[in-house]
Amino acid sequence: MAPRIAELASIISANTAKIDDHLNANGFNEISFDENAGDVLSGPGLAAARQAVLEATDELHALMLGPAGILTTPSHNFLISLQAIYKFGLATSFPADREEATFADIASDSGLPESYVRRILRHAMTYRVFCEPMKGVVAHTAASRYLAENTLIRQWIGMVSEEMWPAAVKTVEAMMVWPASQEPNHSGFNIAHDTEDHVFTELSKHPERESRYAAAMSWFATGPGLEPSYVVESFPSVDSPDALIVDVGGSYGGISIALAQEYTSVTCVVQDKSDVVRIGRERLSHDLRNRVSFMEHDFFSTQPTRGADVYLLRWILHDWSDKYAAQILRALIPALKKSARVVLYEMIVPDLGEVSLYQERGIRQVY
Ligand SMILES: C[S@@+](CC[C@H](N)C(=O)[O-])C[C@H]1O[C@@H](n2cnc3c(N)ncnc32)[C@H](O)[C@@H]1O
Repeated sequence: MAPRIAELASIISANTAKIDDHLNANGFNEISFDENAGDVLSGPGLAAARQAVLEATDELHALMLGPAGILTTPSHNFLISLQAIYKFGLATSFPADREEATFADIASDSGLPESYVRRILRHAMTYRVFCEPMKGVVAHTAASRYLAENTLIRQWIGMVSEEMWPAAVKTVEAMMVWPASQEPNHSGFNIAHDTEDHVFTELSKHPERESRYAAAMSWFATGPGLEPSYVVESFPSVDSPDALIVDVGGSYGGISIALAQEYTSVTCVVQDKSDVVRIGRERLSHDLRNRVSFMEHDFFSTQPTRGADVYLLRWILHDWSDKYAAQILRALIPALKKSARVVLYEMIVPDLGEVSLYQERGIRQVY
């Protein structure tokens, strides 16, 4: 039998060849970090080959790191640079009409000392976010350009570095202060943000943080395998073509919009917190306004929309302990007609050995 590293190398070789063939056949650019490279790997055509390469390179990389490397490589430092790029608008202060800028240009645009700009960006460059084609000159890579051009990814980075990261740092402390608690306000988030309210209540006291969270979620929902199209394609059939769907905790309505576009006679009601539904309502395109509506509703209170065909909860229950997840489901009961369906979309934690460790890692980060 070939040694594992040879096996991994051949998986990588076979699947990178498939990717290359696909890109050539479809007239795409070669994959690179070049600022104009874009994301040529996205889309379902390359999903399996891409996943195979990611899994095999992840394992090979870990084998190459060895025991000490595995324990010492995870770094919090990248988040420092990313947060700084977000906070000081470094990706967007990069002059739009110019292909390159000096550290001094970016410093004067952002108001940061030049030495900070240089250190932050040179660190980010080691992750291929920006590059330095000539000493002292900064240019975009594909990743920094994506950051400059995509507001939602910037909101995601802001939310991760300013909400989740501080909470993560305090999570073990929370386990010690509130052992085995099921209360949503007994978490690292509470210690980090010095609040007795749980995360969603705390965010609703700060509309800019709440809308950053919602924007970040809408970026997250475009990630590989998470796109609304998967919900649309696997949506259960409903008895009536003009079914009523209630999207509980539906944020800005991305899923309801996708469902309404695909099934042209269904009607959707998106329920969420007041500021979230206000923004969702404002953003909704005119052509869908007769079939997608927004309603302020606290999902712990009795469901006000009775007799709907489907009550959809996507990525809702995973935010809550069993005690509160049960309360959310119980609040639906008075509204349910006999044929109603309650549809839950969640990641399912795999059993031992069911998926690669690479895939399992992504799921266990959330659950
Ligand atoms: C993880 S997000 C999921 C959003 C959306 N379902 C999706 O699939 O993208 C959780 C959502 O629950 C909403 N939420 C949190 N607490 C709520 C409550 N008590 N009542 C209604 N919505 C709530 C949040 O505002 C947020 O939009």
